[in-house]
Amino acid sequence: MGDILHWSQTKSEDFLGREEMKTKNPWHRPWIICISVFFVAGIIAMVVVAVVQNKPLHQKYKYGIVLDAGSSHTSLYIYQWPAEKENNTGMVQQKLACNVKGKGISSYSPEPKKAGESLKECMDKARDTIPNHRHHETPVYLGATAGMRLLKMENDTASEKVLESVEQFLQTYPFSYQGARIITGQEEGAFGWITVNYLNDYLRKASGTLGALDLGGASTQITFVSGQNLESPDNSIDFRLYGNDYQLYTHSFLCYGKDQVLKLSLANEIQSTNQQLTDNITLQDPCFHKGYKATKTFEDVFNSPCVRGLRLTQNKFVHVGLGDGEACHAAVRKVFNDSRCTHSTCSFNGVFQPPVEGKFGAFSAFYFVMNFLNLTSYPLDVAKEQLARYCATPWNTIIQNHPNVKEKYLSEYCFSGTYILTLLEDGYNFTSKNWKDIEFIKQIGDSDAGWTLGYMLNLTNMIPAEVPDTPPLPYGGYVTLMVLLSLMILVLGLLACKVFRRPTGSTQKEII
Ligand SMILES: O=c1[nH]cnc2c1ncn2[C@@H]1O[C@H](COP(=O)(O)OP(=O)(O)O)[C@@H](O)[C@H]1O
Ligand SMILES: [Ca+2]
Repeated sequence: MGDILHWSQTKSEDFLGREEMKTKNPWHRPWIICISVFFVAGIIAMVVVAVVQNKPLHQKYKYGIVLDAGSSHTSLYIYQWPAEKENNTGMVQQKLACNVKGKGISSYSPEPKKAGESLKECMDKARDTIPNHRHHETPVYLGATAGMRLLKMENDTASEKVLESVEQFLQTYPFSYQGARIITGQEEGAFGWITVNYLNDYLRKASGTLGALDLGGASTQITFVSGQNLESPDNSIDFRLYGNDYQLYTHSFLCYGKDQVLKLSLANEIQSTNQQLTDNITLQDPCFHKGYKATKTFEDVFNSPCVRGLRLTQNKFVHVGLGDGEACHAAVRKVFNDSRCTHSTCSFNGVFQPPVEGKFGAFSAFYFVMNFLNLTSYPLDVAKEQLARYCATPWNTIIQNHPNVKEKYLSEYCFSGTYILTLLEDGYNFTSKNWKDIEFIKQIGDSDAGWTLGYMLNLTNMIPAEVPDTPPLPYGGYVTLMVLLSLMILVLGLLACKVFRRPTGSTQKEII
């Protein structure tokens, strides 16, 4: 019996010991296991949901198309930006640039139908580049510049017909057509300024901005932030972008693009030859290389509203180069009229301009010409010397040295370079001191400098007046914080379990 009793006592002690162990070890309780599993699963789920929900959406882009219908040619640009980051600055990038073959749309005024068709190749490329499911929401804008401004001045109906032609053609594509119009010189200047400052990410930092110098074939624009009183309202534009106010000075000189100035300059020289303007007069031109000789018609020179004077028909003249840089500078200077300035300071032709301020980006033909002449990084005096040497190089040598450059461009670089230096120094009043503030640029990042990006950003409201609300933490920081906090909760939970278990056990014992 005693044994049995002893046995049963031992058994019951053993049983009580195991019961005590069960009480001490919470993992033996199914409900604690359940809670713990749910707790851990909940934390993992929370982290996973946070990561997945906030994961940057790769490859999901939106697109916009802008056609720059310039006086000499049309270019199509496709821009892209991450679909979920429309209002963040610096997000829009150029995806594709396509140069339309042939001349600018204004040259199609005798057969306007062809203006639209000329855009086919680049528009097809745009259709192939942009994913199909984005086509219907991709805006297409066409902006025409000085070539069309001149055509409108000459023949309003002809310019309307050309615009109708491109309008009808663009509407045959599956994109969201937003209009084709002639933009003003002010818009051209201001949107060029927005482009270069957006691409440099200067708009959110109130630290400084980049002035914009744009040289086209038929007009040129200068735009910069000026601290001076802007005496002429036509030259003043106010912007509020990302919470910063900007007062811009801008001016567009119609007829002062490099192709129109060449006509102006030739017309001046022709008229000052004092020869009877009949067939086969010879024009000796210091801005063309020695040995250059070409037969041109007077109409080539006088067929523009920029060139006042004789409207001569098919009569021809022989254009002969002299290759004299200094004489070329003197000839080019004559296209600027400095006599009448009714403001405190002027650039030229009586146009108000405060003194240039800050750094400038010079693009389009400023870049093409200065880059070809290899003059982008020299002081003004050195650039002048080098240009004079280039102008004095015989035409034969020039052709031999550049067999792959279009002869029309090649023959005009001496003139264009001289015009650029004269425009910047004598026109806009840059000096050898602030010459280094001009940077000749083609692109910023992968995007071309020009008015088109600024135009699209403005029309799609992608640059807000006020700073947009952004999450206080960057994505990486947010995820890290979530993980750390979750781990902390997990550890605290486990600790709490342990701490909670011990005192409860001893209290129970004390009560018993
Ligand atoms: O590679 C090049 N070398 C020299 N000039 C160029 C080159 N590419 C374009 N250009 C010139 O740049 C200018 C572009 O002007 P655009 O056609 O934009 O006229 P716009 O802005 O006055 O309407 C034209 O004078 C054109 O000849
Ligand atoms: Ca242009």
